[in-house]
Amino acid sequence: MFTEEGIFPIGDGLLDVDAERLKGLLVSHDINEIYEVEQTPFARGKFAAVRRAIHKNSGSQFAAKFLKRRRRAQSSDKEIKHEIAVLMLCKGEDNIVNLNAVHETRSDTALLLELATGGELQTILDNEECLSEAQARHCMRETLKALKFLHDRSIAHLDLKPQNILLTGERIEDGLKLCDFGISRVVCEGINVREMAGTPDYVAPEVLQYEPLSLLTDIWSVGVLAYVLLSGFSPFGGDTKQETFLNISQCALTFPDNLFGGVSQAAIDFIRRALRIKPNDRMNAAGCLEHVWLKDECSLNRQIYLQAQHDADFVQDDEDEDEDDDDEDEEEEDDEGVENVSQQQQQQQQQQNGTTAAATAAATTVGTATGSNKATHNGHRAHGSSKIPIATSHKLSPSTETTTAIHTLPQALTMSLATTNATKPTQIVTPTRRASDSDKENTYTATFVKKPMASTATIQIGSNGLEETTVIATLALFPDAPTTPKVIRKTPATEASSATSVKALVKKFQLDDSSSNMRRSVSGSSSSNSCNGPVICNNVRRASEPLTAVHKKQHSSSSSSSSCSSPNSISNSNSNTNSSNSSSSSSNNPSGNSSSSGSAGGSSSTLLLNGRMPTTATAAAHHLHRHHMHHHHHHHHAVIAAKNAAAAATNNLSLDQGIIC
Ligand SMILES: Nc1ncnc2c1ncn2[C@@H]1O[C@H](COP(=O)(O)OP(=O)(O)OP(=O)(O)O)[C@@H](O)[C@H]1O
Repeated sequence: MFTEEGIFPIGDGLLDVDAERLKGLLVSHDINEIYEVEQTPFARGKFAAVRRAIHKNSGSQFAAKFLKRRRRAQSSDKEIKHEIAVLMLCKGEDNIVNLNAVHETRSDTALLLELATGGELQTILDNEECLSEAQARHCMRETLKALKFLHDRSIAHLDLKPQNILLTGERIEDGLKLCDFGISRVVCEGINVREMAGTPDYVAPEVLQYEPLSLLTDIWSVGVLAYVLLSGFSPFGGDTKQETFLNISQCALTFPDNLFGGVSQAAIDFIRRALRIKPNDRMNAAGCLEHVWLKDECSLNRQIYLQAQHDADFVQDDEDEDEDDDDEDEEEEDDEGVENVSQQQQQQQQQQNGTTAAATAAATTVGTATGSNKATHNGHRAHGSSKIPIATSHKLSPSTETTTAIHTLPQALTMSLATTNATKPTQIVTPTRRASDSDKENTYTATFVKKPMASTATIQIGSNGLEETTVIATLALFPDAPTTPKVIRKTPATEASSATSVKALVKKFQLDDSSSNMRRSVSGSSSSNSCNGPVICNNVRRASEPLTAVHKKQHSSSSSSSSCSSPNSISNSNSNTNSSNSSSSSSNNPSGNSSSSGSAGGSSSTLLLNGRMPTTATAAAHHLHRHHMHHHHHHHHAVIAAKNAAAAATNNLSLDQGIIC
């Protein structure tokens, strides 16, 4: 609990500051006498216009957050004082914006805040779609440090999202600051806070159920944030707000392979432990910082370092082999050796719960190549010319070997692409079907996500099928490339950009499937988790905006069904912060560069699954998950290899370079 003199709770989770205490901050002069205030706000929130203010004497820059003193015909002084009080309590905390002064006019209160020149973290997501794992960890750590500071003072932020996490410089690594304490609340024993506030994608189930809020309400948003940073996708984002709320209240959480391939198990575990329906089942802020994903820097980086080194050797080995084609028998032994080392490293890496940061991009090269290789039993070999992704070595003998071939090919392709054109995160391949024993020609489709575009590679394995392998790799731009989905977009999503949630992806996938019966050639396990039909009940009602939610039967043992309850009332004016205009803030980078908050290109991603088509979106999502689990091991190597090549190339390691041990 806070112990600051002159700052005290006044009920409803609000704080007040006494006049004496406020004196130190409140400046009686007209703001324009002291600062050159830019006319045009560089950012806006629901209640705020934020302008750059340059101190006339010192030249120092600030963010002047102008808050209307009347909102909806009522005084908002209480709320403004609360925000000031929270900022005062946070003075000196590295990861929270500092409040320097307060100016009042008849209509506004201006908070002179430390200017975070890099703008919102959301802008990075808009531009990059998702972060490398190292960057995501960095962001989560910084955010959690701020959150822990707040929580140690019994304050819940209640609006944690990338728009409220600001960059102090151009790069994430320069530092992050948490802002916007407008709807924060003091939550401690004896103070029962129920609010319908927050931002749809990030709100916790208890907010939707109008149950008491706690510090752990923020931890739910922490889980969503981690998911979004790592994947670029909102874990619960639906096509409508109701669908989003339904997904949240059911904790319909999946980690599709095409979004989380190569993301460490530690990260996924972290997200799972944050996204628990019951608040008490979640980690607290200190627990989050202690979680292996965020804590175990040293061993994780060691693994990343080793893997990157290994990949460099691996590529070198391939080059050597190309020069040394006669010596195939020896090579096979080498292959085994490399493979064993690789497997050991993978296992080690899995044990350490760490993989590297996000991987690099696919090339858009169109090319044809021929390779002649001999197999090893696992067949992880990558052969490539300098430009064209070429095949792998494998023996296409019946059944067991074909599985290897499926997973070897993408690796080869990915490796090749990653090393030739390593620029941006990439998504790893999924084969369109497995080869049956009788197949002589097997066609695989690989989807590489190059942001903002994607490439599709079609690979054919030659008709002789066994010793000799001919590969035709065609990479073409994928017209409806995935884009950052509706993760609190600042503009309403269009039909074309609606593939924002797993469900939306699955819809797309089902479309793809219907157009290609090739993908049905191998039967996967049927979905015992599939959902039954929807049941309609009132889930959340708001004074101004009644909602009807669709509840589906709970399908996950780990996520207990939330009850359908109607909240009684809305407590105060803040209830409207959860309005349909969930992301009303539009911001520019205060450093002067305009930010791009629109999504690039079209949307939707091709999800290619083997096996039976799920009948509902949620079943499909689960199917996706199982698919991921089934292929995890095989993909893992390819993912790690590509990602490490990428990590090295894009300097993702630079974040932690100092602590590799
Ligand atoms: N100190 C700062 N430095 C740079 N930019 C800032 C700063 N404070 C706020 N901003 C920008 O202004 C936007 C709106 O500010 P803030 O979130 O505090 O307002 P709000 O009206 O409370 O927002 P919301 O709509 O999220 O409730 C932020 O998302 C951010 O882009």
